[in-house]
Amino acid sequence: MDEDEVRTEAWWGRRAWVLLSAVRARAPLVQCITNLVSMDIVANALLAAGASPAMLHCLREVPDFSPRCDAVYINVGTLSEDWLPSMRAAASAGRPWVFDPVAVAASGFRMETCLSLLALRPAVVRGNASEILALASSSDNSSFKGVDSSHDSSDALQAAKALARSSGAVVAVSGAVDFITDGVQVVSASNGVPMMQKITATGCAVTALIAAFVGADPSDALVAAACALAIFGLAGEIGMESARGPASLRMHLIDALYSLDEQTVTSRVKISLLP
Ligand SMILES: Nc1ncnc2c1ncn2[C@@H]1O[C@H](COP(=O)(O)OP(=O)(O)O)[C@@H](O)[C@H]1O
Ligand SMILES: Cc1ncsc1CCOP(=O)(O)O
Ligand SMILES: [Mg+2]
Repeated sequence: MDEDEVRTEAWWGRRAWVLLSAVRARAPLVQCITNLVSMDIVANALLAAGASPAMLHCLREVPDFSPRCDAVYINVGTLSEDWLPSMRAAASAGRPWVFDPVAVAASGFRMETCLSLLALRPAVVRGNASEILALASSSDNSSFKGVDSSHDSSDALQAAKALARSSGAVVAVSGAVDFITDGVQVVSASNGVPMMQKITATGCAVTALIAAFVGADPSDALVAAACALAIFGLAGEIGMESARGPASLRMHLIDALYSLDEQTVTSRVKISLLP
């Protein structure tokens, strides 16, 4: 068996570099229908990584614009009924799309909305542990705390596998360790620093980065999601070396994402396939 089949940490490091390089070379166009809090960090993180973000959400533009995108990113963080038809239309435009079910347990309407979007077959769903637990059970029976998680990512691993199997999407649970699964294989990505939780919309930004990676290479959404999460976490680690708190971490993380080089990525990305 050659090393490619074994998928060692070194293999993942090289994949992460190849995919980041593909994003930089192809500048995938990513339509982002995201929440009002996250628009700035999402657009800046995508630009820093080499992608081309477009924050368009008008329903009348979807038929012209969404089919021309390399990927679509949909995030329900500041959900309003007005945007829902655009979200549905963009998700149905025939492009790979990635879903962030922010605070899915906040209301019956939000849960219903997320379940209806899930039926439109996202390539990847990325949420924190509380979101994935709630979405997998279609209910608010978890201890719910708004947009932030009250669970560890490992608490949601079985739920993520079940959700991946029932939806057909790759499911990623973020946290101290990120878990990514297609319902059969489980991959962990362990880059990142705890202070990333103190910057609003880092979760939204990393989901957008997953969309960029999927847009640059749609052939394997599990690999794309794992590599995007590790790369974003690595940018957080490097950013933390110069940061003095959440505000400067936000800036240094974006700078680090822009500056990542082959040696740093291949030696510091921490991804492994769980047995
Ligand atoms: N304790 C932690 N240690 C390291 N990285 C973390 C930690 N918590 C979250 N992250 C990272 O922060 C980013 C946002 O994840 P998370 O906070 O779980 O999402 P959300 O903002 O949607 O709640 C992800 O890249 C994740 O890997
Ligand atoms: C604070 C807030 N409120 C509605 S959306 C949002 C941002 C959530 O971002 P993230 O899920 O990345 O923490
Ligand atoms: Mg979130």
